[in-house]
Amino acid sequence: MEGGAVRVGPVLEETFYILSKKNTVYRVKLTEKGLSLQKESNGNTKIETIRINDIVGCRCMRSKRKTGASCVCHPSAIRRNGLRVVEENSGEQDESDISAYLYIYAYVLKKYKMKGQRRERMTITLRFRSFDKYDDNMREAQKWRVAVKCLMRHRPVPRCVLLAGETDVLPGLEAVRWCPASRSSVSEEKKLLVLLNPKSGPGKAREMFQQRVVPVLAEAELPYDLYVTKHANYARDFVRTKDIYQWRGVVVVGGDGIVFEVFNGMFERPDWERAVKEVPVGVIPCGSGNGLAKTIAYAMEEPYDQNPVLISTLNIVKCRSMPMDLVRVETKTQILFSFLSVGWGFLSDIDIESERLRAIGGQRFTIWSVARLIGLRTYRGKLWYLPLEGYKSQGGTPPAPAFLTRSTSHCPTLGAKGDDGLSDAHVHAHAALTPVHSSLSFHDCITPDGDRNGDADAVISESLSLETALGQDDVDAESVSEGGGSGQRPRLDSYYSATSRRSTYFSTTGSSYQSLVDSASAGGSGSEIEPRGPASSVRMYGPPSRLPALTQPAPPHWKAIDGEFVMVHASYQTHLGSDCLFAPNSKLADGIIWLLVIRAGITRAQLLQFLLGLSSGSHLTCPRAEMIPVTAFRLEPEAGTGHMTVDGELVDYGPIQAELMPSLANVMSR
Ligand SMILES: Nc1ncnc2c1ncn2[C@@H]1O[C@H](COP(=O)(O)OP(=O)(O)OP(=O)(O)O)[C@@H](O)[C@H]1O
Repeated sequence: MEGGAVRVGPVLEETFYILSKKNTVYRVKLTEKGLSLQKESNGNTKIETIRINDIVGCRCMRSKRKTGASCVCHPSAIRRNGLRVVEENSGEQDESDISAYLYIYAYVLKKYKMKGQRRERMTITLRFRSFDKYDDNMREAQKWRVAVKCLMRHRPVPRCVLLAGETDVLPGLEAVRWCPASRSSVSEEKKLLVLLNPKSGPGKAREMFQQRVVPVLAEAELPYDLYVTKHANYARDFVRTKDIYQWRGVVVVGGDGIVFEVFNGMFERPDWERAVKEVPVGVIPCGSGNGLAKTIAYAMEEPYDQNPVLISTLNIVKCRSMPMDLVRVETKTQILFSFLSVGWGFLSDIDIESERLRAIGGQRFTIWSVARLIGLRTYRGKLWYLPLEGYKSQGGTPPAPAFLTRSTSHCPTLGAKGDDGLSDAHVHAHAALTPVHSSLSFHDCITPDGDRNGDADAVISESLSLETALGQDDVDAESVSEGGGSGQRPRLDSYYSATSRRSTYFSTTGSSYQSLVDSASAGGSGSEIEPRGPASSVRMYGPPSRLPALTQPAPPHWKAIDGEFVMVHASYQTHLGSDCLFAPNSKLADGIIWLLVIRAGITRAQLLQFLLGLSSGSHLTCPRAEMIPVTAFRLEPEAGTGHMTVDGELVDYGPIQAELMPSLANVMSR
């Protein structure tokens, strides 16, 4: 590719020193795998690599001018003020400091004996001051920044980054010029569309987004347009009516109900084929179920339960997507596109009837499970299904769940849905949003680092600061020469300043980054979306069905079960909720509907065993629960009342049929 260069060895490398530790040298290499930090101290060598996939972004900054307030006589206050940084042209820069700072933000996987794995934020700060002119130092910083950004996106690093003195624009990436003349970051990429349901789950989606998601989007320099939904079907009609191609993807902040609206809004567009192909859907779990968010994290083998919002945010900032099956569902009155489940009986009853307890959050499912267990119901009807070719029923015992040991879910409760991921949310006063909202400044949204349990023996704990020496004022010449600096070169070697926890002073709280959104560019303010009236009928497009109409008999080669059921529940995702590993063998695009059938005759004790096993997937060992992989099915309840759900949403009680549409949608992933 023009301007590109495929590298086998390091893209960039540099030797650094630690000011506070005279005999410590860092050899830093940027490779296609990541940022390798080799620490050499008193004859010992340790290497730690921050994987390129764990890096979410990097930005160039400049020292902030000290204010009168910085003259506080307390030494730590002086140090803290001394480390503040701002955007280079913010007007607040300290012209007397010729250093350029590169901040690299990563979320690395840490293992703890007791707590298991979790992702933790790490900041690496490179301070470039080898040259005696600010522009030259900034050019060096920008060179590293461009290289990191290219590697993050799996794009070739432009040759100009490797050859000093040239200037260029990244091919196909953000137009990030690192030449002195034009070094400001200009993103020419599309923004994200964020649709946030303030009423989802316990109603904390706004705060959650503001506190947990916006900071990571800012680190990734991902601008967004935020729309807060005003009523049911707002998200659906928004996606149906707007020019959605102006956005790089739709991020849903809410529960599975809003995800359902977004997918169905896409299929209500005449250009649905382009929409589902070009606009991936991401989800930040703020609802009461959050089945899709958990399924995606599970597929990525990410430690979701420790921090559902962070893990899901990291799935959207990489701007990658993967295919996902959808299911076309037909009832007597409507056609729907489902991403999660179709249910009849026990689980659907719990889902719908527990709505009245919504105020208590995920616990509603537990309480209603007990109620339904006591007042156990059965339903008469007929089930037809088209078994997956090659699958042989194992006499009621399904294939052993392949991923049971990977589940980190805890489900002390009975519910099919549980964790809302909001338990440790803090409410910020500034979180109130207007319906059409812009990305906030970086300065506004970063929260201070929490206490982190870094490994004291690691090359880096949670943050690291780098500087390049000037060879004048505060440079420790001895440390430079001890560490291998030649002293004969046109510029001095770089060195790290600290690896201690104190370097969190370099964290982003003092930074300022503007990423403003022009709300007018969103193709309208979004406020003109009116609630759908009861008589409203919108045409559904999407791929046509290959099944006979519901009024026609089911195909003769389909299998049939005529009888009395406790439940029939189909899913195409591993998780129906964050604590419900319903179909452990499922994959996002495996072409399979996992149909779970429990017929009448199951005892309450067996059903209890089934419910208790849902969090780990061991419910499939329940002798009365039969999991059948199929590609299509039809249900026909006998007259009476009951609940039928599609993705947790109530649909007309009556005949329903579903067929798998392989890899029809795209979801955002790491
Ligand atoms: N502003 C709003 N006021 C009231 N209802 C809304 C609003 N915006 C969206 N809705 C409706 O709320 C329903 C539920 O939303 P959502 O899925 O986000 O949360 P949830 O039901 O708590 O989570 P889950 O679906 O995972 O159980 C959606 O189906 C949507 O139609």
